[in-house]
Parts: sequence; structure tokens; C-alpha cells
Amino acid sequence: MSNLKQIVGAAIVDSLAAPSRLLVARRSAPPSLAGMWEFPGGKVEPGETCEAGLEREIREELGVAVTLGSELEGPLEQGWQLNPGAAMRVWFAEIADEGVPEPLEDHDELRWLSLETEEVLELDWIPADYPILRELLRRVS
Ligand SMILES: Nc1nc2c([nH]c(=O)n2[C@H]2C[C@H](O)[C@@H](COP(=O)(O)OP(=O)(O)OP(=O)(O)O)O2)c(=O)[nH]1
Repeated sequence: MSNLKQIVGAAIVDSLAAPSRLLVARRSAPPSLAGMWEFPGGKVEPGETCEAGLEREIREELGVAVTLGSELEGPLEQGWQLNPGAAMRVWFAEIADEGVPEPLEDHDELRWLSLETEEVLELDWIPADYPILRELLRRVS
């Protein structure tokens, strides 16, 4: 069994059926990551499925319920390698119940960016996220 820590992240789009915008979040902590953009999400807790962990993290961080769509599969069973000790599985997601996301925890800014251009790549992301973003753009194009 792999001993990579399992992280989960959400590619929250305006519409799972016809995605044209992506919700991106800027981290406020820890100091080494503050100011960088990421997919909202976090660590899966013991005994929790990845999907349940992702729904919980989004509720805690953004205050909204999400409906998960398909997985943006990475090269590993655990998704996308982030660093020597962690990998992240990423799901497309849509906000449920007309909720409005707010940066309640871990983030200081949220933005909806177009997926019809490559503007998401212009932000300063956590470096490990760029291959995920490129695959995301390929999937929605
Ligand atoms: N959420 C998220 N984490 C990412 C991304 N890219 C990336 O390298 N990471 C790294 C940063 C952190 O080292 C780790 C996620 O940890 P976290 O601090 O968000 O998890 P958490 O909310 O459960 O944290 P904690 O406060 O319980 O420790 O994965 C990303 O796009 N989204």
C-alpha cells in the first residue's frame, strides 16, 4: 500500500454539463503556501471516503454543498502527485442549492475564471497544480 497522504480537491465549475468558469481559491496559510492559488479541498480523514472528505472540506472552507461530477483522473491511483509525501484526487463539482461560496477558512480570496481562455494559468498556483490545470483545460475544451 502507498504511504502517500491522500488529499482531495474540487474543480468547481459553473455547470457540470457545460463548464465555462472555474472557481479558484487563494490560500491564506501556512506561510509557505499563502498567496498561492489552488483547488479548494484538503486531507481525507481516517475512515472517510475521498468523496465524503471532499464534500466536508468544501462545506468547511467555502460554506456550500457541492454535487460531484466525474473525476479528473491523474496518473496514480491516488491521483496527482503533489510532493514526495502526498497525492491529490480531483473531482469536477458544481455548487448545490444556489449556495454562494465564501472564503471562510484557509483562503482569503475566491475568483471565478473563464475556462474558454487560458487565464487560469496566469495565476500563481501551487506548482504541483499546473499539470492538473492543463489536463482540466484539455478536458473542457
Ligand atoms: N487543497 C489543496 N491542497 C493542495 C493543492 N495543491 C497542493 O500541492 N496541495 C497541498 C497543500 C497541502 O500541503 C496539502 C493539503 O493540505 P490542506 O492544508 O489543504 O489540508 P487540510 O485543510 O485538511 O489541512 P489541516 O488544516 O487539517 O492540516 O496539499 C490544491 O490544489 N488544493
